[in-house]
Amino acid sequence: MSRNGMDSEKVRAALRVYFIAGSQDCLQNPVDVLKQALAGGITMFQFREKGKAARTGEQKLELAKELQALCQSYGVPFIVNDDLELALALDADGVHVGQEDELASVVRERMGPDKILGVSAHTAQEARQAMADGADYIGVGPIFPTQSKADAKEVKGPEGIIEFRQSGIQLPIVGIGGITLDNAHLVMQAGADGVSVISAITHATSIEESAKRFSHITSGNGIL
Ligand SMILES: C=C1C=NC(C(F)(F)F)=NC1=N
Ligand SMILES: [Mg+2]
Repeated sequence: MSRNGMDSEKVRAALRVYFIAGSQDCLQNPVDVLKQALAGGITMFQFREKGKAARTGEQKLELAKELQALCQSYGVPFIVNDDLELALALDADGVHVGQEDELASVVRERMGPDKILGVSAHTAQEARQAMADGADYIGVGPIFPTQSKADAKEVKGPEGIIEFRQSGIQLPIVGIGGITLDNAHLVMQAGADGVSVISAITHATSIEESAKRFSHITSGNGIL
């Protein structure tokens, strides 16, 4: 069932190197981090401001606007995590919600058909529900142990993605959780359309170089 609205091939291409970050993940100014990641070739960005040091209110809005402007200058989609009101206020390119966040069907209704809606899914059933709710992609993980999400669920391994594909889930899938330059190829070989990365980029010696290498790893045409 293909959804009218965002073309699924465009979504698959955008998922390839899906950088996720908030100020809590950055060792330097988040604006400089995103500049380097964009220069390195990330294909989509999710603004995920979370945790005790997260910015709120006006500060969060101002940072989001700066990061959104950077993405627009590169033609890279700017996605907001969880915060639907912020996404609507910014006219962001989309929203990502988990199972405990705003209902995906409500987010789709509020955003309209042409924005990108991502949903976290841990089972094939949740994936099918997300598709029915109008999701453009699902996030599956944690694929490997992660430091970036305090309440992560049990580690799935790349097999988690193989299982979704074997269950007949054809929706664009991005793997998330503990993905590094050393294991990203396993996620792609398991049938994901891309990898979501936080600390492997934000904590890299060279942010630009790390993004560039993820781009190279994920652009393979599947032939080793
Ligand atoms: C909890 C999350 C799970 N998956 C994703 C994404 F990679 F975008 F699909 N983003 C999140 N914030
Ligand atoms: Mg969430």
